[in-house]
Amino acid sequence: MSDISLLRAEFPILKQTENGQPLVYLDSAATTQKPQSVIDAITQYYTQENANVHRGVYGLSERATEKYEGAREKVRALLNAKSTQEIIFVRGATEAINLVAATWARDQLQAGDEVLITEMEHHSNIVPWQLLRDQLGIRLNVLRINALGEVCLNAMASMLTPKTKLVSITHMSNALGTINPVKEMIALAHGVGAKVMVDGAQAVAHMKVDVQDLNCDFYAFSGHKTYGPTGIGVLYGKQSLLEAMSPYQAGGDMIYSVTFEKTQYNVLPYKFEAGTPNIAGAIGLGVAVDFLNRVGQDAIGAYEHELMVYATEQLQTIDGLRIIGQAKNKGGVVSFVVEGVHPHDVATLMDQDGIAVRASHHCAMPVMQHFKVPSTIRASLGIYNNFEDIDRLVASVQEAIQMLR
Ligand SMILES: Cc1ncc(COP(=O)(O)O)c(CN[C@@H](CS)C(=O)O)c1O
Repeated sequence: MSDISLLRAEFPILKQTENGQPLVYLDSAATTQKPQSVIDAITQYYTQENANVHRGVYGLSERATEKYEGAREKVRALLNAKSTQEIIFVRGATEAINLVAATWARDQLQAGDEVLITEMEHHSNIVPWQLLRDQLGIRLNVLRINALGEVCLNAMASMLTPKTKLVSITHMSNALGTINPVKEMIALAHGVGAKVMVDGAQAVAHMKVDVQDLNCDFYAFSGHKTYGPTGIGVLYGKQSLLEAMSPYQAGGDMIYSVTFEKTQYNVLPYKFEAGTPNIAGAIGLGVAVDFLNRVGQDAIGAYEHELMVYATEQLQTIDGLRIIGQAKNKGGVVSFVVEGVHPHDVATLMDQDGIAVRASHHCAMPVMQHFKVPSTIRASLGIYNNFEDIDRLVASVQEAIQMLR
């Protein structure tokens, strides 16, 4: 692992204080902080390279297009996709999932067909399928989690039927930290002929993702959770599926020719990228991919795992504190509740100590219902966190509890 103190120095925001205390940022699952290289790339685009892409026959536009498409190639390589035609730029994981629901699912599903999700899904991988259930009459089946926050492959196998047409699963839970055995889950789903969408929002910044090795049909992630800017994300899709899918949005750039009688759509990936894209965001994401490649996704995940284990051990010494989510295979997320005090009150007091954690249902309300809690306090890790951050977290939790009890 690269020298963490040198890596921290790449993140300007970490130099500031919060309520007079050095900031301890422990909400990377919500959004990661940005390295100076990403910030500089966006500034450089707007100060030296700004022009619309794919349209201009002048140097500025050609350079902007080269940067934009260069970012797409970086994402292709990061995911080990076969072709850049399989890499669609969207706003984030939410839009990626909605794009599949609005195109592939609407094209392919009919009343009585089944979609399988898990109980640990983020709302962005629950509500799109509920909308289709209510509109198309499909069945939405839910693979339950156990007391540790894990799914069971045997239970999944028993829920798959010839009517299961889509399995949509998170690679890593944002609320629990559970890392799912997605490769095995994909193989099970393919065994009954179902396609698989993987929500990788919480995975790409923490582990190497190889979409060909996983053999997933779709894979989604958000740039802002991978040290990139907000407003840019990626949908990977197998080219054969994308070719057959109806367009998602209509307008400029997604067309080849338009008459009032008929429109011929553009080739991939542009068929799914209507209108002026988030050019600066894509360029920023490309530089974030450079950062991930320099540090190493698996190295980041291994380091965060060490911090997570240390944080769990330290937090568990606190009377009345219960860790929510104790999967054997777990990423850098520690969710917990404390008997007799509300998560929001604890997190609010922790902010006074300069500690930034999330207290919420984390857009995973079914997970909260499963564990019978209204919300949790969640500390989620990034490459810039260190053991001192964890010590300050634990001390602040202890102090907050004493004040509240
Ligand atoms: C597993 C998972 N799937 C989808 C999303 C949505 O990502 P967007 O970039 O907002 O589109 C998220 C975002 N989870 C944030 C906001 S609720 C969190 O604090 O955990 C996620 O964690």
